[in-house]
Amino acid sequence: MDSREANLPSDHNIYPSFNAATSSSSSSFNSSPPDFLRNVQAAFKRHRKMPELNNLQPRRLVAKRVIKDSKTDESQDVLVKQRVQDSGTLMKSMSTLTTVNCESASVTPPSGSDTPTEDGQFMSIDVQRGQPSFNCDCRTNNMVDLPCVKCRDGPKKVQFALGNDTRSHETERDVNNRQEVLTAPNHDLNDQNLKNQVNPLSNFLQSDFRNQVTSSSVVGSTCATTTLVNSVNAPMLSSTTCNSQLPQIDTVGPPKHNNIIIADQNPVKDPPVLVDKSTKGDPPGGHSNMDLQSQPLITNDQISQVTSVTSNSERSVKPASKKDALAPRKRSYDHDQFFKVNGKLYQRLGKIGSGGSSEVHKVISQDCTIYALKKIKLKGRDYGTAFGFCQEIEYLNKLRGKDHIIQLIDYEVTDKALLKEVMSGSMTNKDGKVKEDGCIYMVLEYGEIDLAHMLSQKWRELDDSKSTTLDENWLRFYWQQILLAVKTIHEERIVHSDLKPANFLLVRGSLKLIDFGIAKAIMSDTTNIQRDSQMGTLSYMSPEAFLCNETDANGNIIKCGRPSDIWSLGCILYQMVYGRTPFADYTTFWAKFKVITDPDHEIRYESLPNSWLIDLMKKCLVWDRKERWTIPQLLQHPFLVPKIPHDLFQLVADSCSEDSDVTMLCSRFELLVNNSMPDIKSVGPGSISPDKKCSLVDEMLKLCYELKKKLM
Ligand SMILES: Nc1ncnc2c1ncn2[C@@H]1O[C@H](COP(=O)(O)OP(=O)(O)OP(=O)(O)O)[C@@H](O)[C@H]1O
Repeated sequence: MDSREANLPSDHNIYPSFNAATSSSSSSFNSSPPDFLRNVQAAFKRHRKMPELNNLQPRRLVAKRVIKDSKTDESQDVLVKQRVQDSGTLMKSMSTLTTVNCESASVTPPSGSDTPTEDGQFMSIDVQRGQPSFNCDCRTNNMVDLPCVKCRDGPKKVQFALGNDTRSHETERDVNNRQEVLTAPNHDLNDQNLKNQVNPLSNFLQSDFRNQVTSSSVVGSTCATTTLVNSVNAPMLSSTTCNSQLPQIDTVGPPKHNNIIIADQNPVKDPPVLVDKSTKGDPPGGHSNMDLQSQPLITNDQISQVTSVTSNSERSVKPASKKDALAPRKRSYDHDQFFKVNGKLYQRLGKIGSGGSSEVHKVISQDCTIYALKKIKLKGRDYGTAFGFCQEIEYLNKLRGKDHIIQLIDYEVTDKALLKEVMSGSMTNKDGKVKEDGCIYMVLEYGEIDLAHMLSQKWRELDDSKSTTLDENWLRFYWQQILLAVKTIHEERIVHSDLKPANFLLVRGSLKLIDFGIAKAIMSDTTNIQRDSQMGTLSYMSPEAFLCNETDANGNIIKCGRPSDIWSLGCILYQMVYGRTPFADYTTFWAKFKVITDPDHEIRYESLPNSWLIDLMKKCLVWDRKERWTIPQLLQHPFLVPKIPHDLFQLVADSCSEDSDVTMLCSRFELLVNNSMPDIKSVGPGSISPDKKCSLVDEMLKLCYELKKKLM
């Protein structure tokens, strides 16, 4: 043997406490440090079944598995509180609440695994820390066989509530653990000792140590070790940091039930609830059996997503005394960190933006999906106005499943009376005021960037590259998507009324339309809508939007319809092409109003390499709304769908580049051909009169003849 090895202290010396503490199982721990660690880890991972009811259940601070067999799961160092429902339906309605407390505790950090336990279910554990005692609250839907074994020191209390009937009587068992002086952090060893030395039944009726108990909870019937949930305060501890003192032992009640529900509680939504043994019936926190069952299933991973936040946020509510600790904790969540929509929590990741009346936040759901959450505060508003806000929900509902429209995932209107009115489609109580805390929450598909930001980025890139024009294909791609989005709503008889680059969001590569705040449905007997006082964004507003509800020269009331959206599209396209809106030079409201409502005002179009682009803008920005093109026409415009390749004319023009007449003739010929295309497309070639066809051919021949002459 190497002399160095010879000089090494024996394992026994290094780990005297383990050896001392172990009796029956000491040999397995009489090993070198690495072996020891392996042993400890193996022991923690091992699913340890106890063969006898009255055997002590090993307590583990670190346990990967949930032990679920009732026969084996009786913690020997716990106080048990049991409610027994005395009816024949007892077993059906059984629920078990288990609380374990100890003065200091160790729990290994979450393993990250949310794999089911051996009984095929997930488990989770709620831990509250930073209090005089470590708290666990094991929740099961049926009898818990083994309470949470995260605690190792101090008194523990396990409560089994059988049934949710307050008539149930309860039995408390309290046992002092005589093995308190064990110093080894190995709980298996402790448990082994306890198993051998304590008969839980003999201690069943020993003294109550209610006062030593602090609120604690472990969620999950089978206590897996790694799960942590809802840690309230202290950082997670490793088992080695545990207080070595063994807790007093309270024996477990009749643990004959194997069916265990795990992780059926949202720990964020439902922080651990103290189960005070003095409490009769269901815990005041309201976690009845019913409650537990109604909780959405949440996996450990999901739970741990929000744990740290809860932990921080709940620091301030740390009970000051044991008495406080005994008080039931409120089922609440941190309103600064979370939004709750229809019972589901969304953790706030940051504010995205705010509109006139709303705030939009980036949030993450319990299943780790990123969403945008729009919150509209209705406080102090009358029902009439609030009704308008709610209509956005109505439109988004109508547009569910449609491409190019942002998807509404969930929503909640906190003022239920208002929601009822919206859903019934009538507003009977127009003057009523919305409740003080009235809000609308909308959970929406999340958009990465809006078109306004995309454009400014694009223009920055152009500035850097000293280029002056946008890439036409880029323009085509996004322009077409914009048209498709608006086509969708127009087909649904909805006029958006506030189309602007900021209301098109990029979602997984496609532009999607948002913000139906002032959208209006077109009544079936008209193609126009009557606008209320809300207006769109000035730079994109059509003349009729400014003059809405006024009377025109012929005495007709000016209304806004789909053409109004087309005008806004023209402004967007203009901005995409030139980097500014057509009326950007007019900065005040009145200057804009004057110039936009003036039918004689001529919009300036700087020349572009592709004249079709100018033509396209003009088709949208015709002052007379009746002459504006529709979405189907725009989708067939030669800029998007060139019929005769522009290059062909360019080729001819280039061959006589010194002759400006040739260039002009080519351009005229191209315009003539392509301008006829949308007509032919929209009405069909068969619908064009023979006269029109003849004059078209005549014109083409004339141009060809002139062009030929020039070229020769
Ligand atoms: N689903 C979403 N994903 C990402 N960001 C969004 C989403 N919805 C809205 N936003 C952002 O929040 C901002 C405000 O949202 P929205 O336009 O819906 O509110 P609003 O009160 O109607 O605003 P406005 O007064 O500008 O019309 C938007 O400009 C956009 O940047």
